[in-house]
Amino acid sequence: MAIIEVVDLVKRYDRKVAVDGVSFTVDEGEIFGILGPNGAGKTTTVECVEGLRSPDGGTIRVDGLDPRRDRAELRTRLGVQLQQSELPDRIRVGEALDLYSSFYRDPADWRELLDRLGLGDRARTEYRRLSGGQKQRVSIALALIGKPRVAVLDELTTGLDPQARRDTWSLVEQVRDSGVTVVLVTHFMEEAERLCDRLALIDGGRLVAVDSPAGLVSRVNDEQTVRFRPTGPLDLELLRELPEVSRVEQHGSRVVVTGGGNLPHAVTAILARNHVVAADLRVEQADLDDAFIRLTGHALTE
Ligand SMILES: Nc1ncnc2c1ncn2[C@@H]1O[C@H](COP(=O)(O)OP(=O)(O)OP(=O)(O)O)[C@@H](O)[C@H]1O
Repeated sequence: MAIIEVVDLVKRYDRKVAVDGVSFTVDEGEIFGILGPNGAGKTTTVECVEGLRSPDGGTIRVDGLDPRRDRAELRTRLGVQLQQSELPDRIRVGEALDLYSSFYRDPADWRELLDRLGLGDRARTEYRRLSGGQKQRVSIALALIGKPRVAVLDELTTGLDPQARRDTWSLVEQVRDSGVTVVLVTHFMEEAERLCDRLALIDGGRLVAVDSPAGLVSRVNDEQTVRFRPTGPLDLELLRELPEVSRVEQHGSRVVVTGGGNLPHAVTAILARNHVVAADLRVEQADLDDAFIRLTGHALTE
């Protein structure tokens, strides 16, 4: 069931059209990614969903509410991640959570929340003394303090080192597993591919596609490449005759076979039948990067 519905959203800043007819739905219980390059219109889109900006066109429903008209009620159902700079340096972690709890009728138990996010021993620590990853965890805690049904996390792992980024990803999965729908804004391909159940690709204010990461990849490319080094004589015509194969090339001692269907199986079966052993066998498939390039005509990051 859809918990967020966005239909034909348009948002302009003066003459600049930042969001240009974007439509998508977010299903309850999923991690839904909004992926696109800098300036694509991702933040503007989620700010409209959060009720922070008025759309110039289109309609939005979040858990049945109109984000502008029903702002007060929306606050109890939609948790928004705070930007790091919005907390005073000297506030202690526990004080911040206590303060934010007081904004809600029925807040979560913040001590339990800190424990769950691995910050149980940081309640008395000043915010400025936390590492980047810990600050991000505090921002997730603040997004969850009102026991929302949906949490919006914007550029959550920007500036984190790879380990902290991975830790944050597992936290986001935990949040989803606890029953909260997550909307994740990102310009990291790997993050989108690893975390999101479904993704909206946004480019130049327009929606390019909405699908699962695997679905996006399979849409643009069902071609695979098999590379190997035959350890004995091999007649390349045997490979070219296979219905799965579209191209066979020889690069020095290596053979590169391109095609579709179950290409790896077709190639290894014909080699086995001809008693040729394939050394250094590798199978390569298109990834989300390739999908993004094929769908938009350019790479996600230049
Ligand atoms: N307050 C504003 N006034 C004028 N133009 C704006 C404003 N906010 C955003 N824009 C412009 O609207 C477009 C979309 O910006 P937005 O921040 O939504 O994109 P984004 O995909 O979130 O990018 P980023 O990852 O860089 O935040 C950009 O061209 C941006 O320069």
